[in-house]
Amino acid sequence: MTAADSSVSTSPACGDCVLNNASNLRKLGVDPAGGDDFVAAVAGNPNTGKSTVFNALTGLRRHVGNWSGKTVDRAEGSFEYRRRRYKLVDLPGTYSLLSTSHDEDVARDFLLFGRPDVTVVVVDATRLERNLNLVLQILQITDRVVCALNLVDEAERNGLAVDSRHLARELGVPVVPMVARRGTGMTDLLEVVEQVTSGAIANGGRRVRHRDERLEQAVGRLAEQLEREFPGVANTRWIALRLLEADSRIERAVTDGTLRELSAAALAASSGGTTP
Ligand SMILES: Nc1nc2c(ncn2[C@@H]2O[C@H](COP(=O)(O)OP(=O)(O)OP(=O)(O)O)[C@@H](O)[C@H]2O)c(=O)[nH]1
Ligand SMILES: [Mg+2]
Repeated sequence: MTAADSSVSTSPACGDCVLNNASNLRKLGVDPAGGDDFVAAVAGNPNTGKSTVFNALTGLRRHVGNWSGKTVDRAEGSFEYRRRRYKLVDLPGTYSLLSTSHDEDVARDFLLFGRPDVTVVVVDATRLERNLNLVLQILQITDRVVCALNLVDEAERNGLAVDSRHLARELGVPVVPMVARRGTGMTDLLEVVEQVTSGAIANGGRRVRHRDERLEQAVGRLAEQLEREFPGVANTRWIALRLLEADSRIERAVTDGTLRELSAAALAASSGGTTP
């Protein structure tokens, strides 16, 4: 990994950001005009540097601080990279995708129902084991994932060196070492985000299979029913598992039309139509 990446400016928000030729990055802040080509979500455990990444790419000043739980709702901003426009969504920190608090619901609902084209999972290199739990859960619902291995400076200070290539092989998704506070790794992150959204990288995200054969069968049967009922919804196995656990938010999504809408949007997108 290189020293501080000088090609990405960490300048504060500005209304008239100029094109940064060196990095092909244009920070668009809050862009009411919209018209984004892709939606990218920033997810991860609390206090891993998600809002730092969000601010560096959008030029916005989302609150960043040295304690966890600062971000309790999602925020949206935009940027352009290599002439493609992205809406970036900064999500609250969450330890899991099992619904236990408002913050976690906000993050989970967006990942499940917001249909992001790519999810950047920001992980803390000093607490990898705990952080990977969420990465593996997110990989159950989407394989369009990029793992931003952040706080590498802290890890180094603690004598830890993470083999990011090995980690990428194990997870089946790209891993980008970063020191987001200094802007290090930001260009690499943008490059892989572009490759994942354009389909240049076909991810083979690691999926967990259940050892219990009866559970596998039950999940499989229910997932098939969900696929018939809601064609195009990508993460039916994960939804099936949550239904078997009597997860009330997911039960509601089945009955209140959320999954129906998701299905219609997915079908419209796959036939080249526009989605609402
Ligand atoms: N040393 C170091 N500190 C960092 C790095 N990235 C972010 N930070 C710091 O980590 C703290 C948390 O950063 P945030 O961006 O607010 O983290 P967050 O993931 O948005 O936090 P929540 O919204 O509470 O989940 C801040 O003090 C940042 O300046 C990094 O790469 N290295
Ligand atoms: Mg935050």
